[in-house]
Amino acid sequence: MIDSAFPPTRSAALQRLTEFVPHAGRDYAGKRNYDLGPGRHVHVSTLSPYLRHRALTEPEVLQAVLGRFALSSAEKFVQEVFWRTYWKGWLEMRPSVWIAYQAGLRRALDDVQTQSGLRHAWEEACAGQTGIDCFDAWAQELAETGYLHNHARMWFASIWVFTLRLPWELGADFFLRHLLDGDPASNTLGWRWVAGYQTRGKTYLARPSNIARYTEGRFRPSEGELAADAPAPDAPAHPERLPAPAGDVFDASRPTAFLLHEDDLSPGWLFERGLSPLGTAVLHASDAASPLQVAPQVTKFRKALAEECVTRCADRLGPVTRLDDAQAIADWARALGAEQIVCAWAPVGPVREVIDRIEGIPVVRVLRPYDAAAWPHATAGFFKFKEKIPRLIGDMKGIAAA
Ligand SMILES: Cc1cc2nc3c(=O)[nH]c(=O)nc-3n(C[C@H](O)[C@H](O)[C@H](O)COP(=O)(O)OP(=O)(O)OC[C@H]3O[C@@H](n4cnc5c(N)ncnc54)[C@H](O)[C@@H]3O)c2cc1C
Repeated sequence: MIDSAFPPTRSAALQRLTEFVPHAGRDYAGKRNYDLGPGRHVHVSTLSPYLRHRALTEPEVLQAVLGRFALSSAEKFVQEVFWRTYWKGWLEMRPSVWIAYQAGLRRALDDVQTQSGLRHAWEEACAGQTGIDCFDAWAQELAETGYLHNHARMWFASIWVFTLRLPWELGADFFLRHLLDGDPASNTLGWRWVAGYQTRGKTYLARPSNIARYTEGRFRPSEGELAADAPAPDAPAHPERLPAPAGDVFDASRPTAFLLHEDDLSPGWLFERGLSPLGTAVLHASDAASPLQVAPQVTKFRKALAEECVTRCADRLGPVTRLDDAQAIADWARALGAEQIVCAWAPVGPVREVIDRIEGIPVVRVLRPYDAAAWPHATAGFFKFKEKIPRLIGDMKGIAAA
């Protein structure tokens, strides 16, 4: 792991944003698909590990970019940021897709135990020892740095599914265990999209010519080394869409315990609404992202980012404790004399799963205005969603970003 690649601080995120902003227009639109390799991801922002945990928020990124460029000039970049928002909203309204992924993963892991051929192929893929140069290099880059370029993620997932013929859930799990930005929505739905479960009849095929072109010749897979086609699976229909979450309204005058978690590490907006807690518990749930061990650098990054948030906000949090169990959180809040636990809305994923189990004290989950405005539009495909972007950006003005 290259420790210095992603310093776990908000100031590092802000510095990266400042450096990237001048490149968010034509540079990004023209060059964003080039994957130049570890340490050379200069055509993309590499902000995702910070955005994922909201050490930096989408409105902050959008406001910085649109402070420099007209929407028409930075359209590509803005759309990418909204891809994240779209996937989040899509999964919030169809949480059973995450449950189905977890069940599929457990089945695939059972098969790994009982089928030695599958186990061998899976182990080789995870270790970057398949003999396919590009794939092996990306597996190693991911393990070493915790990051992969978007195009590499697409190629990697495609080779995993269509060349190596491994279950997509095992690949999604490999990513979730190693990506610093590992995200239940973007990751699960990104893999489903490549494998043909997200958009009916549509899969993504990694082509040797495309890889050679966009890696500037670093890799030149031979014809025949990669699958020549990517047949669409017989995908089940999407589950019925639930209403988008509205979030709770909290009464700041009631004695409150604050739950700070890794899905939202910028609590400034809650302080602005009057949050003044008796005490704060920091919840870490990353280890539950997989039945297997999450890479230590991912856990380390998330914990450090959360601790940095605690330091940054020390004068607003009251006494701080670290808890990762629902019962322990409820006991702690009651012992504190709190009548409610307040937290930022935790989207579908491991943090939500812990919060859902808290009993005996009301949990008030507050939804950011950005999510409340955008998520309900994730009703169908991204094409329809992106038509709303200009209006969403118009409405964003005046939103307290962090
Ligand atoms: C199979 C697969 C798995 C993925 N898993 C994850 C994941 O676990 N976590 C994650 O954050 N992203 C995931 N992505 C999306 C995307 O690859 C990353 O967000 C992006 O590469 C992050 O790098 P960046 O910050 O340099 O992106 P930039 O190109 O600089 O984009 C800016 C921001 O826009 C958002 N964004 C960009 N592209 C996408 C996209 N395709 N989908 C969703 N958001 C996007 C990210 O927040 C990103 O930080 C996955 C994509 C695929 C194909």
